[in-house]
Amino acid sequence: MTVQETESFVIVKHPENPETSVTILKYGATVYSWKLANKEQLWLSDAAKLDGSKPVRGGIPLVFPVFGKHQLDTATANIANANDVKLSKLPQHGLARNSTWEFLGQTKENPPTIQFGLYSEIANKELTSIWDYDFELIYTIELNKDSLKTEIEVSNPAKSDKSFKFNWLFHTYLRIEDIEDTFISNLKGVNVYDQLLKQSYNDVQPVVTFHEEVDRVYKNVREDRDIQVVDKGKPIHTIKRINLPDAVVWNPWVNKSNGMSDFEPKTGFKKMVCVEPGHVHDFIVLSPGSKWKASQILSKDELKYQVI
Ligand SMILES: O=P(O)(O)OC[C@H]1O[C@H](O)[C@H](O)[C@@H](O)[C@@H]1O
Repeated sequence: MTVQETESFVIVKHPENPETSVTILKYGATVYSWKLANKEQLWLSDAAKLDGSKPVRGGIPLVFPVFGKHQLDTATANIANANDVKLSKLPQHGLARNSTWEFLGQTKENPPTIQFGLYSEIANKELTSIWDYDFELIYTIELNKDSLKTEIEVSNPAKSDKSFKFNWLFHTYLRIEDIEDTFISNLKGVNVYDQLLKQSYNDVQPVVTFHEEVDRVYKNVREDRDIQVVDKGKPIHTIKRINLPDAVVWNPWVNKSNGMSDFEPKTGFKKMVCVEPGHVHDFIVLSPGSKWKASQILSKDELKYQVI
């Protein structure tokens, strides 16, 4: 059987190679394993909680409606609009990764494709009482022989004049061999916001390398730039983005990993890098009756230097 559903997760196997599979936890609709010919492509912490007690540390957590923690400008906090006040009360990365999604079933035989849905009525009650907008998320996962496509559609079904604004991000944890032998290509010349330095600048480096914690938002990356994770000269992951202008690059390194109780082993930062396609440098505004759609495609392409 291509698709198997249990109480807490769904597993999809490729009909032509059952060792190519994707496994999704209903909590957060979090893809926590993606195997190509039995080789795991994603990083998952040994201490990740898969019981719905907290967001999954690893795989592909979904970030909506806010990336990070939304800060109100203290000077203007008392005149901030309702949208900003509500976003600022949500926990880091919003409510999608801490809600149990509905499995909607298989929508295509080959490539096997399945969908999950999350709506205001079924999302985490504690969080929808804060961010009380009407929303609908339809998440589509397509397992190809040599790639994984994840697509999101966000709708505002409200009848009244209740627009909302949001960020979206696929928080993809990629598995690598050794962070110090790894670089990321095709981000040269992009304007970046460094979350550690709290500064924006133009990244002039030909590739991104890792020798300490890195936490950067690459903004407005041209859609035709394929971001590649390269290990000792070989591309091991290629990330394509559709309608997702930004890409966060994150590795927590030693201190930050030590501070995360669900990050194990503590040396795990050597085996992972997050490349996170999203729309986070500003917000998308969705008026009643409108929709927004975006996707990421993970694959293993040939090495392609588009800019050095
Ligand atoms: O610990 P979490 O809430 O899952 O966030 C993990 C990380 O997510 C993103 O990559 C942010 O850029 C980082 O600043 C953050 O540390």
